[in-house]
Amino acid sequence: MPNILILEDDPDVAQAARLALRKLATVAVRQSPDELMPALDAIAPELLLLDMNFTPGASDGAAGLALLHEVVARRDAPAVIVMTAYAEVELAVQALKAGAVDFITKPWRNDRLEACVQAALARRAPAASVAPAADELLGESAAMRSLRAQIAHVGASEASVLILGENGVGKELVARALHRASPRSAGPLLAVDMGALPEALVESELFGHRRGSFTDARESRPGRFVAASGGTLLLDEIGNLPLPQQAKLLAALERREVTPVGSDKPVPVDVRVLAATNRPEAELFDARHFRPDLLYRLNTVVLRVPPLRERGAADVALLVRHYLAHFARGKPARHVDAEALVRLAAYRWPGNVRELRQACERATLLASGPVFTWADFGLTDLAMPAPAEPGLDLSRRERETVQTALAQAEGNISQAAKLLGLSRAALYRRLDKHGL
Ligand SMILES: Nc1ncnc2c1ncn2[C@@H]1O[C@H](COP(=O)(O)OP(=O)(O)OP(=O)(O)O)[C@@H](O)[C@H]1O
Repeated sequence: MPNILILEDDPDVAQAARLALRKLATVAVRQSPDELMPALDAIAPELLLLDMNFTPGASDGAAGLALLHEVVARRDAPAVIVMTAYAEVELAVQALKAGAVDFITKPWRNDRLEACVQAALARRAPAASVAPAADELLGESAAMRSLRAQIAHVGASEASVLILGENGVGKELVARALHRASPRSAGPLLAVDMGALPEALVESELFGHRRGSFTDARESRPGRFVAASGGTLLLDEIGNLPLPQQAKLLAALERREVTPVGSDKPVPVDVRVLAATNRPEAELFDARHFRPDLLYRLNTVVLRVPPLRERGAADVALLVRHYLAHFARGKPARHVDAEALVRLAAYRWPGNVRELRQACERATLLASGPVFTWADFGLTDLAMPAPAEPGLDLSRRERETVQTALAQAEGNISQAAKLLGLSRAALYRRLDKHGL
């Protein structure tokens, strides 16, 4: 289970967050800013939920911003989601510019908090990866060179870009590279994961809402379009956007303005929109699921990120060396034996670079020998199951495949679903069916 640290001086709020998140992660709580750095050292959390105000009555977020700067400057900084009781666009934008991956306003809805945390954990985009080296799209295969050339070419324009590719191929890295190459690079890059958002919240999430516009809307809240103003908005998993919300998104893109839920006053927005999806292209062109007029708005340029198995053995070896060195954290990285390199190159990588990264992390943590062997990476080739045993039926194989994916994803449903190429709902149905 991942570790989450909550820094929040109000014990009731901290407890509410802890209870909401404990099924997703091991959650630790600290109340005073002085306890933050020692806790980061001791716990090394993947994610920090950071309150922005610690002095009674203060609402400018200065204390939180100062802490945020300190946290993101650390080696191996956790991803940071900032929490504020005041729905201030300016503060959220400042925090995002300073390296926070997301923001949430108090009081929150638990499903929204969970979605926000899950998306941050799934992306595991540590704030430290804002540093150019960690954000680099590695790979020397012809496909990766060509992708980098296309990014340099279209990055500088205002064109909408649709980024296609399987799970974990690096679509978000491509979006970051496009943002960095653009005249908007000094503005925020904000990613919204449509796959992790409950349908009922999509609109308020994207366009914001006015106080009192629905039962839980106790404060007005800026939407992502407004928060990303002056920068770039990545609509991730765009293929999951329900049809009614597609119409509203289209209107916002056409008019370059958004109307917060519960308001009749449109707000002008200035964002470059990038969209990404792991759906097969043909599905996006199926008008029963996706509006063609929206598609044409989003796909001025289409970038296809190739699956890792198509990039060749040299790219796999390069990424393995890169991530083993990364996880060795300054110590000399151990070598990988020749057999392991061959098998890593032949492996199908259903979870692509994300899976490779996790395999390298696991090997670094668990292997004790002088060199890494194939077994250390803990990979089971889902595409090449053991020869059929007598009586082995499809249902049993499906159950085993689901179990393997769950083990690889360390129980994380979203990740296991991604490894299997299923939606979370489809995976839950299979868990139910097999009593897992
Ligand atoms: N070419 C690459 N070089 C180095 N690291 C990479 C590369 N591609 C992907 N990664 C790493 O792999 C992980 C997954 O990448 P990313 O989140 O960009 O994939 P994605 O395609 O957006 O995934 P999803 O479809 O699940 O949202 C990240 O840790 C990222 O840094």
